[in-house]
Amino acid sequence: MSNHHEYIGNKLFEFVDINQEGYAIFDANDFLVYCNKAYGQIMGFERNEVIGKTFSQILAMSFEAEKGVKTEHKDVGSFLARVSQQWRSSQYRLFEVETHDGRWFLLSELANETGDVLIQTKQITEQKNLEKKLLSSRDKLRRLALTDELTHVANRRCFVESVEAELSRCQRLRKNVAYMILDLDYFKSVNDTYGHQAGDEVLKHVASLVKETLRDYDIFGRIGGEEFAVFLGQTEAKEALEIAERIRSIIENNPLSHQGVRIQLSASIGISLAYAMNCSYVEMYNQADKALYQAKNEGRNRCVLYESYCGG
Ligand SMILES: Nc1nc2c(ncn2[C@@H]2O[C@H](COP(=O)(O)OP(=O)(O)OP(=O)(O)O)[C@@H](O)[C@H]2O)c(=O)[nH]1
Repeated sequence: MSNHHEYIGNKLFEFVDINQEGYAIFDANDFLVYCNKAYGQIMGFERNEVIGKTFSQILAMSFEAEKGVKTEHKDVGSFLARVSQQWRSSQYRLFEVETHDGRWFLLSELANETGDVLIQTKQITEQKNLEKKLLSSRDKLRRLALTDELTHVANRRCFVESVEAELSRCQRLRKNVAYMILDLDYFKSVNDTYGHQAGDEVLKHVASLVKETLRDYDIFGRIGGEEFAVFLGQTEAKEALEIAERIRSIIENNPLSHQGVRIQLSASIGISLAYAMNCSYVEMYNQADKALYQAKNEGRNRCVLYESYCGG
């Protein structure tokens, strides 16, 4: 090596050694032959505690001492198995790690032809925290955009989108489906008699009663003021009627106690059924709405099935 190269080599080494970012070199047998102070700190140790150890030994030390790289794994065996799957899996690799002290690092792993591996780190804690904040506000906005603020069930937009997706799935599978609109009876008089806040409590109460009655895969939402809707995928007439009747009776039998007052409730339910092959959301809605109108006209607190299959 020329003097000049040696000079540059020494300078580079000096800078690497004092760098705030971590540098480490593992040899072809995975022994740590060099690391700077910063790398030792990231792993949770003084560098003289880790130099001469293998990559797996260092990770095991970190795991046992709960220092350095953090992991979701409960035992050291599965942690090491997971890491060694990725270690040296390509000539150049980038990945993110979190450390026990709450910092995040972007690590690069570069292997040369003789099998030595150079690790470099870059601290990305700030970017990571910002990313977490952005993701959490995105999730919050998404939730707000899809959830009814009062009852916390799906809002109209979310309900319609979910139903349309499920309707086309049922169409592909040629399954029958049912749609029901549930409208509280004389709800205006609840507001007029007990106040708007009591009315709100009624809506929350009814939403939770219906939710408890339904299966996990049924779609339920608040589609208007005192109007809720349920979509049952892969459901025959008999079953749809049974579910509607169960909902009606649960509402009738569970009055709301609000500030010492017992508020008796009932709901009317209009149901439409479809050979999903031929029916749109709007057609199903319109037919259920007609059945609901009939239920109201016939005295309320009842379930009415639209007389013919939509698209049948
Ligand atoms: N408290 C409360 N009331 C609401 C809300 N949204 C709509 N409403 C009320 O719901 C009532 C709906 O009344 P109507 O459509 O006349 O129906 P109803 O009194 O339930 O009578 P029927 O449906 O014919 O049995 C209106 O008084 C609205 O103000 C809400 O978010 N909170």
